[in-house]
Amino acid sequence: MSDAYLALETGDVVEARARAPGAAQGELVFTTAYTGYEESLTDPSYEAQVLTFAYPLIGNYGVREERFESDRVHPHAVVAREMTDDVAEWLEAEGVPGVDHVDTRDLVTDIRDRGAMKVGVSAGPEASPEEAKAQLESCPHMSDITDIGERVSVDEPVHHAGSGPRVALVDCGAKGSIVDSLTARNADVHVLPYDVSAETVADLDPDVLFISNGPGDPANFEATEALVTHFKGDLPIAGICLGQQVVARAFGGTTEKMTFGHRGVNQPVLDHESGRVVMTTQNHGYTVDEPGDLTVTQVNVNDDTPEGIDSEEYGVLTRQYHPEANPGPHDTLDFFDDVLALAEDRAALTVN
Ligand SMILES: NC(=O)CC[C@H](N)C(=O)O
Repeated sequence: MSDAYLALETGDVVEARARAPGAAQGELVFTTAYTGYEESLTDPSYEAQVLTFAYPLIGNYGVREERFESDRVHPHAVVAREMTDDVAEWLEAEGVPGVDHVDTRDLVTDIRDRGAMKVGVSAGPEASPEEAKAQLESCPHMSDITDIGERVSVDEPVHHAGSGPRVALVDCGAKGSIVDSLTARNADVHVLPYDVSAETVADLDPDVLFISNGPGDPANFEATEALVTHFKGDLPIAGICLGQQVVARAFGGTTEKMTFGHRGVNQPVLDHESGRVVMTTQNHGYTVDEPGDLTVTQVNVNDDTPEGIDSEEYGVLTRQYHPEANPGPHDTLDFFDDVLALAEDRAALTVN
């Protein structure tokens, strides 16, 4: 007998096995990453989503805090073909429902055909299809979750002192590896709330304004977009994932929802200038449509969507993928060197 149910927007109710009990709702998405479940589950960009792992066995090398990207699990529920006890116990301790014994091939095919959709989850001894359907019915559309920045950002600034360029890192749900990639290069990093005032940023006199990754629709980060608009032309600007989307919007560009997005660790990206293709880690459901006053320098080989959007004139470097990896390939870590070089140029300008 089943003790877990997933109610889908297709009208189907999928039966499953409860591994961590509870009821939840969210946007149903999948990742094809075959490793890195600890990093993915703690990536704040998965806030308000229900994450399905396409890879059939999740948890086979345990759960270690040193691999976490933040201090909690962000997906509102987790779906797998087979989940180990380590992962199930971790999810239960976090109060996040987890289910397995799902034919994830079918589920992923549904998501690919129909696009990311809402899902209601009911798992545990009290679970019922009715509870799953009620969760589905009250689930908001991702673009209507306007407090998403507040859910994941720091409340107060956090300073990681360093001897290198000063980075104002606007935390829209930043992965820990972005901070680590900057501090490993001696940057002086100020992690700031997503809605920090331009005055607070100006008082820090940063060398670069860096907009992090984050969950949900970039259109719901109006305060962050306004900050970029305020500093464009005066400060170098960098962005990762949601950061690229927010920066493009601030430069007059547009963003749109993708059908099912890119989530995995082997997304091929072509750099127009070098002609090189690199493998990248990705996790996004929105994309830049028009880049405004910026230039698309890199594209996804699979679907031609923008992966790098830059401007020499304005000193802008942004990436739709995750150069910090974790999980995934390290092919694009040099992005952080490029951003800090841009910041150092600014420091030189200030001195003159
Ligand atoms: N990882 C991210 O920053 C994701 C960006 C945005 N929430 C999207 O889904 O497109």
